[in-house]
Amino acid sequence: MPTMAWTWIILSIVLLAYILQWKSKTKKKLPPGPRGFPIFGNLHMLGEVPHKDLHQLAQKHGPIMHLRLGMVPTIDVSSPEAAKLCLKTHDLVFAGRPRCEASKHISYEQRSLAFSQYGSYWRNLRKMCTLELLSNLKIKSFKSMRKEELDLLIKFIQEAAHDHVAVYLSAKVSSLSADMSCRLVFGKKYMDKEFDERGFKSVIQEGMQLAASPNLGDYIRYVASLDLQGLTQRMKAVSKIFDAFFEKIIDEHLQSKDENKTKDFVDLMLSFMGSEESEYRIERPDIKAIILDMLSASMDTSATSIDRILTEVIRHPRIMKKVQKELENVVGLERMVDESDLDSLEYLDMVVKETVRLHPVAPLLLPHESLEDCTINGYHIPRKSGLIINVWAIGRDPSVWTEPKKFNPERFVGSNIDLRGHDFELIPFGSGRRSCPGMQLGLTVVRLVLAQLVHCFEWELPNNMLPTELDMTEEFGITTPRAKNLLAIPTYRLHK
Ligand code: HEM
Repeated sequence: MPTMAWTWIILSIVLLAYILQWKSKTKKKLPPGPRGFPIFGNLHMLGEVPHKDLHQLAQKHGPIMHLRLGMVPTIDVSSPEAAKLCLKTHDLVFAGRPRCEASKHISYEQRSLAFSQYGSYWRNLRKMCTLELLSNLKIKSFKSMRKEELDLLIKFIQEAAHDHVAVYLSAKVSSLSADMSCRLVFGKKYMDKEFDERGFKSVIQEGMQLAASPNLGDYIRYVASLDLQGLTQRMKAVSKIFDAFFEKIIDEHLQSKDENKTKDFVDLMLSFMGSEESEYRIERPDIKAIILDMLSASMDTSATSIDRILTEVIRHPRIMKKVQKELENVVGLERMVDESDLDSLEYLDMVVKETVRLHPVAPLLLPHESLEDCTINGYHIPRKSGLIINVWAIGRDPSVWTEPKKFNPERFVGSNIDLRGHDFELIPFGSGRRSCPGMQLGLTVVRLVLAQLVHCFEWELPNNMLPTELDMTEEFGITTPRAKNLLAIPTYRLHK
């Protein structure tokens, strides 16, 4: 047969195979979802508070919903059953993280634990972080550091109480959380100016804000290099500041000869670097990525949680009294709260659960990505689909919670529902492989600071403001704080 004829036959077979494959793909049933525009998909449907927009859409299309964000197929999940299917039954399939511009430019090319793709590199880091940095033993070894920092804040508030002046609680709690995180990660607090003229917290916050900003280039890959929103340029500038600072920290640690100090995270990671004996393969850029991970994952999450809980407690004087009564019974008015008291504070735990049910710090968790095709509830989920778990919507699902909008910690009396990732009605830390490895540390800091502030002081709102007038409007980001700062006047209530 002449060559030309063979070419036609081969081309026809390839075309036929392609059409058959395409047909079989389109036959598979995707979850229901709203129609979108070509190229942009459903991007225009998500506004400034995407968890609320997704919740509204899910009311119409169901708890497993298909969307297209730009060119990225995305599954939105908003019921405990569906979350369990994704994070437990098919945990491994959804253990991926999508590659995005922020992970590339801020997070050292996806080297951090939070942004790295599922695989041996992530497993190695996760094991190191869980066993070496965030183990219960390690967390306990920093108990006196937490006490020192919290005592400084209490002393400051005592002075404000003496003068009967209002305290900017949101800002103070945020500074406390930043100081605790810095001492944990690199052993000391740096003066703001040592970091950058804008200050340490504001640069970290800018990095987090940039990472959370919807970036067109993540959804429509072809336009990523055009940087239409100018986000990449800003990310590069911020990451340059981070990098110079982390280089300095690593050098200082390498030069330090103090053998007696408690080993911070950087000391521990440096002891694994380049070591033949260590099972962890970790290099200098990996360490820098993890420093950033640990700082950004711990500073805002804990501060936002404390701020939210304090606001709810101040808004509900009956609940404030009940928390204080429990503290009086367990701790007494003769001394401050100690970390060892925390396990006896059952009502405080209920208040924490109730607040994170209504105001989860990360309402959509972090984005997950499917590593292969899979079927959920009879629906086809293609490989490389984004997965969004709407924890905010799950916490307000009326089929799970009675009177879901009501702040009522007593709903947990006699209930087995916990927040550690086993009960899918309440998963503020996620669940499964990619769940939060810092949960124990986060809960310790949140409960300790909260208990101390409520035990040591009565709180009253300035300018005769009524508790019900406190504005709960939130800002969206990787964490979702209240938009307004909490300002309150303290009165010292202990006998000593
Ligand atoms: C109240 C405090 C905290 C809350 C509410 C919180 C919440 C979360 C959530 C929702 C996720 C994403 C889970 C998912 O994608 O499925 C996460 C991941 C993560 N958290 Fe936390 N977190 C807190 C404190 C901390 C602390 C103190 C650290 C470390 C010092 C930490 C380190 C991380 C890391 C490294 C990840 C990424 C894990 C991975 O992708 O393998 N978190 N956290």
